[in-house]
Amino acid sequence: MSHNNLPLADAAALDAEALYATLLAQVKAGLAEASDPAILGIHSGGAWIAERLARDLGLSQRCGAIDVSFYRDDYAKKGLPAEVKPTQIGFNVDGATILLVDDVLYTGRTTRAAINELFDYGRPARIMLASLVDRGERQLPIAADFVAAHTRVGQGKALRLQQSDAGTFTLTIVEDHA
Ligand SMILES: O=P(O)(O)OC[C@H]1O[C@H](OP(=O)(O)OP(=O)(O)O)[C@H](O)[C@@H]1O
Ligand SMILES: O=c1cc[nH]c(=O)[nH]1
Repeated sequence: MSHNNLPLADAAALDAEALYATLLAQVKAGLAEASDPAILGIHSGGAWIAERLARDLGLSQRCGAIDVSFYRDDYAKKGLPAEVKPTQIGFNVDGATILLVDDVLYTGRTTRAAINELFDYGRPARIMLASLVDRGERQLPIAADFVAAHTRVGQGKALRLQQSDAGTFTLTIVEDHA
């Protein structure tokens, strides 16, 4: 599918709770036959989604989070952000089927960084990728196995996932100051 043909994101299309339900159904079916499954979310939004998926799938004991700050390809130029959250992988990566989770998939560079970091912990049998939203415009040959929505966001814009105290998600379009 050409990126230009994707619908431009609008508020109505960004019902994050509905998107989460879609993603959960996809992941549930996709992981049904997986051997030794585990779930790993990329901080911050991906970690929130991963935790909720793990709870809904009965995999909370096999859920972790990863912070890619040290593995970014622009680390030498940008250095560390104000806050680096800990990478927590409390399960054996060797031989596992690992579902990597992010909120938004864009250039693919964050996914590349997460995969590099993950291999420092062992050799998974398989890595799969789940993302709430794929906004296209990839710069690396990376594709998600599970995606709830494909959309365009527009120049200078970003999608921001937020989680309420009750654990529910909202998605908004914000100015991208990166
Ligand atoms: O495919 P990419 O081009 O790498 O973009 C996707 C990443 O960008 C956003 O994270 P961001 O770097 O804004 O950090 P945040 O999750 O802490 O907001 C988003 O949450 C993904 O992790
Ligand atoms: O490594 C990374 C990750 C996200 N964005 C980048 O530009 N590089």
